[in-house]
Order: sequence, then C-alpha cells, then structure tokens
Amino acid sequence: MSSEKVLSSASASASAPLASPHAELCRGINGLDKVVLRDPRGSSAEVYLYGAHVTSWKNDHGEELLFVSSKAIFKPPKAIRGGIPICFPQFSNIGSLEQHGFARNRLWTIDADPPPFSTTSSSKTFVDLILKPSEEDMKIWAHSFEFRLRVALGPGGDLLLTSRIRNTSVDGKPFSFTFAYHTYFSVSDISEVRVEGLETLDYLDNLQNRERFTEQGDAITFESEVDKIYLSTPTKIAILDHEKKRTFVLRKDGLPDAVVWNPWDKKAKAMVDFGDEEYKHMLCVEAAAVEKPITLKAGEEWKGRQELSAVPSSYCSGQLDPQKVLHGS
Ligand SMILES: O=P(O)(O)OC[C@H]1O[C@H](O)[C@H](O)[C@@H](O)[C@@H]1O
Repeated sequence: MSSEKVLSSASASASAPLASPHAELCRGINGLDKVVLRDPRGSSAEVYLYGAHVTSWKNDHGEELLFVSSKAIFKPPKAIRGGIPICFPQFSNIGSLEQHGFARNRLWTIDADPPPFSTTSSSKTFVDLILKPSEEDMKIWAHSFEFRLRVALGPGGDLLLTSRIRNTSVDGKPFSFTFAYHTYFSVSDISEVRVEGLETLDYLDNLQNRERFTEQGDAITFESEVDKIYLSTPTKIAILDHEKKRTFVLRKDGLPDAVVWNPWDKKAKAMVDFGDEEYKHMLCVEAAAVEKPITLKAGEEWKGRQELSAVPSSYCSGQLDPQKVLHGS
C-alpha cells in the first residue's frame, strides 16, 4: 500500500508518511490511529499514537506476547491498561505530576525525519514517533524537550524500543526525569512464573513506603501482590513461564532499575479497567530509571533501550534452565 493511501485512511494527526515498507497506519479501537508493523518473517506489533503505546507484539506463530486487559479503555485521558505504556517524565507518584507522567496519555505524531541512530539497526520494520510538549504541558512541566521513540521488530521477532530524549531548551535550563517502559507480559499462570536476574539485589518496596530491602538468593516467584523497584539491575532479566514453556528475555540499556508489579486480587478488583481475575495472566517487568533521576543539560540527549525476545524455555529433566537464557548469547 502506498503511503498516500495509508495516510488517507487515517487522521491528519499522524501527519508524516511512514519510512518503513512494513509499517501501516490504520485506525484502531475507538478510531484512534495505530501503526501496525508486520515483519516479513511473520512477527508483528501494534503501536497506538495515543501514548506511543505498544498494544500488541506477536511472534511468527501469531501468538500474543503482551497482556492487554479486556477492560482497557482506549479513550483519552485514560492510559491504555496493558501493552507497554511509557512513563515519562515521572515514574509513579514520585514527584508533582500525575501518576507516571503525561507521555502515556498524549497524542504522539509520526517522526518523518529522525536524526540517524549511532548504532545501525538491521531492522526494516519500524516506526518513529515523536512527542513535543504543548503549551498546556509546559504549564505543568516547564521544560522544552523532544522525545523520539523508535519501535522496531528485529530479525528473530524481537521487539526493540529506543527512546531518545533531548533537552531543547534555548535558555540553558536543565531538567531531570524518571522513566519506565511499563511492560505487561502475557503469562499463562502467575503462580507458575519465575523471574531470574534480580536475586540478591536491593529494592524499594512500593507496598512499604519505598523502604529499601535486599532480595533473597532464590529466583522470584509470585503468591501475592508485588510492587518493587529493583535497583542497579543487570542488563538482562529473564521471565520464565513454566506452563507455556516460554521465556521472555528483557535486555536494557541506559535504564539501571527494574520494576516488578502484579496487583493481585484485591487491587485488580479496585481497577475499573482491569478484570478481577486478569492478574493471573500478566506480569509487569519494567526497564526503568527511578532511583537516580536522569538530568539533561540544554542540548543534551539521553538514550534508553529495551529489547524483548521470547524464546522456548530449554527444558531439561523437569527443570527450566535459566542459565542458558541469562548467560547464553
Ligand atoms: O495504574 P497505573 O497508574 O497504570 O499504575 C500501575 C502500577 O505501575 C507501576 O508498576 C507502579 O509501581 C505501581 O505502583 C502501579 O500501581
């Protein structure tokens, strides 16, 4: 489909044509614009311009790998429940802004001409989006910035998110922010899930006034509500879904922390846009920069990457082998 044809079927807010031949702009739920990425090898992803929100990531068998609530509200100003909301310029309620900042409920536009990436990615299946603050945004957060997000599908169906945030202030004013890729993974049964790579680390427990604790040596498993900010984590974290025999591998760069969240039954019931039982089928593991806010001087740029892959769990005498996942290439 030509880019003109694609554009004529969606609203003018999307503005620029898409650079990738494997990206298509179309209408999603409630008429909101979304970009569908289809890799020739079979994997796919969907990104709403509302929030630059990834709402779908499928492998080459067409299996959905992200969780989106059946009760998600695709209507501004509510952020979409599930997928990958972007928390910027504030994670959680740590600051004066609304919970998780405003990037997740603003309308982004397609970035027609992004500055070149320093590392060359071989992916031809991508979309570039951009967010600049409106006058209204400047009233609540008085900083000039350009936030560029590239969402790409890699050769093996990996989902790559690269954020580049630039301080475009003309009066030399620095700013600081916290950030998270608030990824909701789809899992078969939360009680069968293990997270590897966060053992023995320090974390701030959101359920206990962000008090600092140290995680035990065992892999992390789930039997009640969890809301923890793990600090200075390794660049690779594995989420093992025993029942599905699937392992998600999260690789990150520029994002030292990792948030792990499952609301469990009580909080699930309290959320209007989340099914009562859905907590069993999701787990948030979020590449983040929370403990130490990132500061950008005028003209400076920060880059934060999250790379997700889903691989069959290596299965050996009844045990998943996380070592292969964590230490393999
Ligand atoms: O309901 P939301 O604003 O999307 O936030 C959902 C969750 O996000 C993060 O994981 C926080 O650590 C949690 O404290 C919060 O409940």
